[in-house]
Amino acid sequence: MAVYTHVPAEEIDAFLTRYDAGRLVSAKGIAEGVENSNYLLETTGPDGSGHRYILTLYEKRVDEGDLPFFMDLLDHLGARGCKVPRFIADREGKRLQQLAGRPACLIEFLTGISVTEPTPGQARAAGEALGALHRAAEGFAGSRRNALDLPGWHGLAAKCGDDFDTIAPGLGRRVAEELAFLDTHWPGDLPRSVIHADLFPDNVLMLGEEVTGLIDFYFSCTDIRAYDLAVTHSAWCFSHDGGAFFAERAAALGAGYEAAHGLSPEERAAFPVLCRGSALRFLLTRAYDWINTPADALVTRKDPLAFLRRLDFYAKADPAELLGA
Ligand SMILES: Nc1ncnc2c1ncn2[C@@H]1O[C@H](COP(=O)(O)OP(=O)(O)OP(=O)(O)O)[C@@H](O)[C@H]1O
Ligand SMILES: N[C@@H](CCO)C(=O)O
Repeated sequence: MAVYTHVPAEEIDAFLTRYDAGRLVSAKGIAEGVENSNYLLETTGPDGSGHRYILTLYEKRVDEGDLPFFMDLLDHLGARGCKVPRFIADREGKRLQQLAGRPACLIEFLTGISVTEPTPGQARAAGEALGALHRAAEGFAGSRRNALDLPGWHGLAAKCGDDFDTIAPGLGRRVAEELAFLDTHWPGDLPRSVIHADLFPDNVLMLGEEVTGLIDFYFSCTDIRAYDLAVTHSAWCFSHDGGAFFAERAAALGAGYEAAHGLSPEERAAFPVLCRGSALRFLLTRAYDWINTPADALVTRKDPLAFLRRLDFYAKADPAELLGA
């Protein structure tokens, strides 16, 4: 469960007095997520008719200095029709606050649910939403380095060191071999833009086959644009344990992206390598967390081997089957 920082209800109620948001009616810690502490707030609302908000307290991986980038990005995307949550300003126009000793923001609540077993229709909608996001991101002036790029993966692997093999025998060697492969094959000349970089099903809110919200932009950064589709592919097109690849979902995801944005022949040719990079990125962050999260922590650790299985699949896959013909 991801509530690292517990805030008493009275403190949240006092915090809300800075905003035109009404008084607190209820505050519930949200179990999903592993990065930040999130609360779902119900308030009497600005006009007394009731309103919901998300209260986020930023924890370990989010640097407070990056928050203006995320706020500006969501303003830009929202103004161009993307369904992304707004950061709410208090009466003085401030959006970034401190609460319980942490940076904190009040955020627009969006309706919808995160699917756990996407249908091809839902995968198609996610591909379209990602393509629309990439179109909307054109012209955005901000930029942010991706700390989880190839040099960042080397750094994480070095930190895990000998502990890899406590997760699975031989994992350290497999990671080293994959990094060597990517050092040689990672594309250097594909178009770059601001990307979401973590568009897992739990970061897409849906009603049926309609996307109602894209959330959790805290890994968004400037990197190879097609890598964002590779991340989405590795997140949406496999069973949870990574043991089964769902070709129909993948073809639908690719068709949705193609309809809204599309890949150039160069991006398509590099796609298998980008997918290998994505699988390694999530293997590494999960392995690092696995090794460094105390067994009695409240947060559920995510299985690194689910992304080793994806990596094994990508390393052997026929490129044509990744996004359908
Ligand atoms: N703007 C929003 N509107 C509605 N629900 C939201 C919103 N933001 C977050 N949530 C809910 O809170 C949960 C956790 O949010 P989020 O994914 O941002 O957390 P996180 O700790 O950064 O997670 P992750 O592990 O995916 O990085 C989401 O799965 C969703 O249920
Ligand atoms: N989406 C990530 C967690 C946040 O980066 C994962 O499933 O490992």
